[in-house]
Amino acid sequence: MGDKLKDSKIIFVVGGPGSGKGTQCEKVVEKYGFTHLSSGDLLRAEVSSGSERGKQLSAIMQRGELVPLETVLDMIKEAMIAKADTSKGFLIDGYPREVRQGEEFEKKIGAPSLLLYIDAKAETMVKRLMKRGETSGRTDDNEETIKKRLDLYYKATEPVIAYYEGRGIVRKIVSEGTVDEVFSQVAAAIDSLL
Ligand SMILES: Nc1ncnc2c1ncn2[C@@H]1O[C@H](COP(=O)(O)OP(=O)(O)O)[C@@H](O)[C@H]1O
Ligand SMILES: [Mg+2]
Repeated sequence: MGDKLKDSKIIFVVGGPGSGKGTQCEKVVEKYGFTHLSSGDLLRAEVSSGSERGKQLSAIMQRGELVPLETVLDMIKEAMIAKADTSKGFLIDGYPREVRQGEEFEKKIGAPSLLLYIDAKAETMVKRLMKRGETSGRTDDNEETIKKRLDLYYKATEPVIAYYEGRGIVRKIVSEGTVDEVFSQVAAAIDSLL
């Protein structure tokens, strides 16, 4: 089964909390039909299932910390396998969040052909998250946790960009304009891959 995944096109979507990963992935799905898998959404589904594991994950996410690598990797792999037969390619949103997550993904699933680096200024991300927090109902869209998530992003996730830059597969997207202005950069990066 793993081999089937090996052949599929994999795009990592990496960026800070509130950088616009999810928003851009929705537009990519509309235009290209890729399968969008958000690590955060998969984790939140587990939390809302009320399972014991969900309770543990919820506590970690509320603190803005990383959940265990094996947990999130297994969830993504399961979701990819479930869609492997019909998928045109996978948009992996919110993973990897540290270099070793990238290394483990490549051992167990396959290598990405593109890494979309959704780059926004810290104050832009805070502003968007505080706004989202008014309606998202997410326990991690509050000032204290947002600060932790940003710190973690700069400490653990930005090194992921450098790691893949070494392979020449990173396309930096300036995520400061309107959604459509950002998406035109995303579409150009994907078109250059197809
Ligand atoms: N790859 C991952 N590794 C570990 N924890 C993760 C990962 N992806 C998401 N999480 C957990 O889920 C939370 C929300 O993730 P996500 O929905 O991707 O945030 P956002 O979309 O706001 O950047 C993270 O703060 C973290 O606690
Ligand atoms: Mg998201």
